[in-house]
Amino acid sequence: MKTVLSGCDSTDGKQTHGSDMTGVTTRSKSRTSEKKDVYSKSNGVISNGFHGYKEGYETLEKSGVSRRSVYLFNHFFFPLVMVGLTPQIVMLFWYTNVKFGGSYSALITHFRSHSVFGTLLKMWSELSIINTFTVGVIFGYFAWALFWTVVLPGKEVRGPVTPKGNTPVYKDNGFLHYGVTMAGFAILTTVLKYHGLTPTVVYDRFGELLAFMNVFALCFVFLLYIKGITRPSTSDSGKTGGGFFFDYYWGTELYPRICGIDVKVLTNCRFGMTVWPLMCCIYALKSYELHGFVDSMFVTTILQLTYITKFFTWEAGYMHTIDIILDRAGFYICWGCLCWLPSLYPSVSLYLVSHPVRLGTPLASSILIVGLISVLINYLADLQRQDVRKANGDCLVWGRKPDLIRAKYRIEGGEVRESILLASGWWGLSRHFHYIPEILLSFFWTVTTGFENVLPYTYLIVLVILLTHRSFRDEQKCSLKYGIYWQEYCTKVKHRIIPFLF
Ligand SMILES: NC(=O)C1=CN([C@@H]2O[C@H](COP(=O)(O)OP(=O)(O)OC[C@H]3O[C@@H](n4cnc5c(N)ncnc54)[C@H](OP(=O)(O)O)[C@@H]3O)[C@@H](O)[C@H]2O)C=CC1
Ligand SMILES: CC(C)CCC[C@@H](C)[C@H]1CC[C@H]2C3=CC=C4C[C@@H](O)CC[C@]4(C)[C@H]3CC[C@]12C
Repeated sequence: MKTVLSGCDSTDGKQTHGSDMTGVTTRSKSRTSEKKDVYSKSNGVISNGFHGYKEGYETLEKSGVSRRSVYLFNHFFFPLVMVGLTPQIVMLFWYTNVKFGGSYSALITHFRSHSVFGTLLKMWSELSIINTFTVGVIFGYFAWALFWTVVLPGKEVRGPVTPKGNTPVYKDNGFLHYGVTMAGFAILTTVLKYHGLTPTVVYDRFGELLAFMNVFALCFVFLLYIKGITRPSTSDSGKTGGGFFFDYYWGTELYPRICGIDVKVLTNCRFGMTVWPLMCCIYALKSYELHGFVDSMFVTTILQLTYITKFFTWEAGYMHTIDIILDRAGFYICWGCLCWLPSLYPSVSLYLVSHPVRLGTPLASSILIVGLISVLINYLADLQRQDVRKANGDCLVWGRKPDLIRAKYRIEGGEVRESILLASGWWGLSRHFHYIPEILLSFFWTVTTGFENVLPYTYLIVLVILLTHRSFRDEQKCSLKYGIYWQEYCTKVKHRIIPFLF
């Protein structure tokens, strides 16, 4: 049995607006052909972000839960709660860090006397959201990012074929953009210092910036929702059939482009992933201004910057991940990268500004070394599967001939294609072994804060949940794509993440 994935872009398996079984919408056909410079047309791998829901419904129905309840939960309740709550959560997270000494218990105690709603109201009312500073910093940064994205050279790289048969083409200039931005930041810091100013004003006014960013991102996602329906860049677009709330949350386009700029590259890589190291540097500078050199801040900054640098050396590989090939440009991924990422990912550094910890050289250097080893292992694992595929299996893995599964899958037109699943090396230890060094690394850059509060461990906890959930999402996708070949891989490599355990 070889799996042929359904071409529906709908959660309930119905054919929906914007799709047809030949892979190109009648409405967007002409628009797609206009975009020849950006997308080259070919047959598509038929997979989408929703496959598996149908099977999920069937299982739930058997257990007595009605299809309608599940549908309502998935398409109404869940997206509404996410869109309503997560912006409040990121704001409260920052507020707890700076107003409640980075302590969740202090926040909860405050809730008892002032209520959650009262606290949120007070927090928002204290913030001036739209002012020259917030508009200048955010739009100034966007102008910078857009300018360099367009101007910097880069090799043309192709992403995987989409469910509707388009092949996205990217300019691989992420590493250069990162380098230019970090150099620009260093120059700006020097110039500001010369004039008696400092970029750490971003730390002092981060609440305003985050509030502005939330409002901006929510509006931006709405515009993307409209764009996906009215002026899609490609045929991988349209309503899902899940209703407004679901479409706003999930998105109406897989690869939207605005004036030739890929929206997900902009939000995920040029904004989220680039603002993260900038925030780390700003927090480290602030800590230096307040306390002088503190080794815990040094260790956490180096580990995060190394990880981010690794990300940019591999940015073209990121274009093959589920964030890009399955997740549409909606609230989840775009708001996530514009607000959730800049707020949560550098949060250990934010916490350390007000909670400096002196580790001492032996402890600091031990944490640094094990952290760097973790980044290396995570990098080597990602590289290993990439290299084996590039060499078509004709290479050595850990000094031996690799154990390979030449997995066949069928694409929309019926044509059979082949992909390599590596079952030895890092990929023979467990099916997502690379998540372990990823998690360990974030543990190492967090443990520098000590064990006084849970708050700095928030990113680590969220990461564990995110990666566990991601492993299920990814395996569902692979199982539908490869069928028996995926089963064969699961038989060879029994454990999902932790060898011998899980
Ligand atoms: N800090 C954070 O928030 C997060 C970090 N990450 C990191 O990002 C990186 C990429 O994430 P990841 O989830 O792996 O991305 P992917 O979504 O690309 O990983 C899975 C894909 O790899 C391919 N694959 C799976 N098993 C094998 C195998 N045995 N041999 C060859 N190819 C295989 C499949 O794609 P195909 O269809 O091509 O076969 C599969 O869909 C990792 O380093 C991860 O740790 C990830 C998520 C969150
Ligand atoms: C809506 C929110 C509650 C959740 C938003 C989640 C997103 C911001 C994140 C989901 C997956 C994350 C990432 C995946 C893979 C990555 C590669 C890694 O090397 C660097 C980090 C990242 C780009 C990471 C970034 C945040 C997510 C997109």
